[in-house]
Amino acid sequence: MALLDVKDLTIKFGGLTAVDGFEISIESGELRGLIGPNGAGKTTVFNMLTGVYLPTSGSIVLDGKNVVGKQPYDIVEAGAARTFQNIRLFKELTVEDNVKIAYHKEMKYNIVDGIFRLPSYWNEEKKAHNYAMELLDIFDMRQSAQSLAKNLPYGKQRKLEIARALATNPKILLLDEPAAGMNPQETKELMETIYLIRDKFKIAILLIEHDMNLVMGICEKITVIDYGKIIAVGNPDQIKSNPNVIKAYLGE
Ligand SMILES: Nc1ncnc2c1ncn2[C@@H]1O[C@H](COP(=O)(O)OP(=O)(O)OP(=O)(O)O)[C@@H](O)[C@H]1O
Repeated sequence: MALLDVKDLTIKFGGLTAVDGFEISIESGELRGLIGPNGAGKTTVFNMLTGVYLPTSGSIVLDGKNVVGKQPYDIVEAGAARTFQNIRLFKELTVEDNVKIAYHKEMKYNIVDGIFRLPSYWNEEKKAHNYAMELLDIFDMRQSAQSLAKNLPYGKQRKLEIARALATNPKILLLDEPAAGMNPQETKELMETIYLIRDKFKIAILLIEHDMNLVMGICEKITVIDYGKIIAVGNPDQIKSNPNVIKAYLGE
């Protein structure tokens, strides 16, 4: 069974059908792209997959469980983590604390242990610290652990957002335009980071991205939507030469 199996996903906002009959099936370890012109419905798909929007109809099965109607935190619990088009970090907190906050669902102390700083609290805190530092090592950010998130350069803020999503221990990572605003060097590093995540964590990645070099360079399979509907599914070569895709992008 696929890790994520989406069928006939549709959402209407008043008279507008923003996403119409969307489907996707993603296996563990797969690196999948979701592309389409501006306003095609890509972020709306992410918002339905992560419980931000309730679909009008359709099913979303994540790791064998139907998650339609679940709240965003339940969906994180079920194994889907995401990043946003506009970076969302706790800017006044340190890099380490940003990661530790996301790790809290793994922490096993209760409120009394916390208030009285009992040994179980310190054990869990130490575990969270070690885990955060391991993650930051993977992203080559250990040296920035005590910097405030707001003081990081843009490319590193993006990396931190991904590290934070990974701290929730997901089975699938949804990345919404991770290369937006990055310079070519930062984009190149991001590609390496995405490969690294897939190989090290063995999770699936679904990526929305406008940077075609990035999508075509790293995704094995790509789904293309336009006006809320799927117009093509295939490998990068098939997508590049698909007449419907060319037409959608050139706006003919
Ligand atoms: N909450 C909402 N209420 C009404 N319309 C919405 C809502 N959210 C999205 N839409 C509409 O749904 C359509 C798809 O928007 P969406 O943001 O998903 O596109 P996108 O493919 O992610 O675009 P971009 O590449 O520009 O980010 C747009 O017409 C948008 O205006």
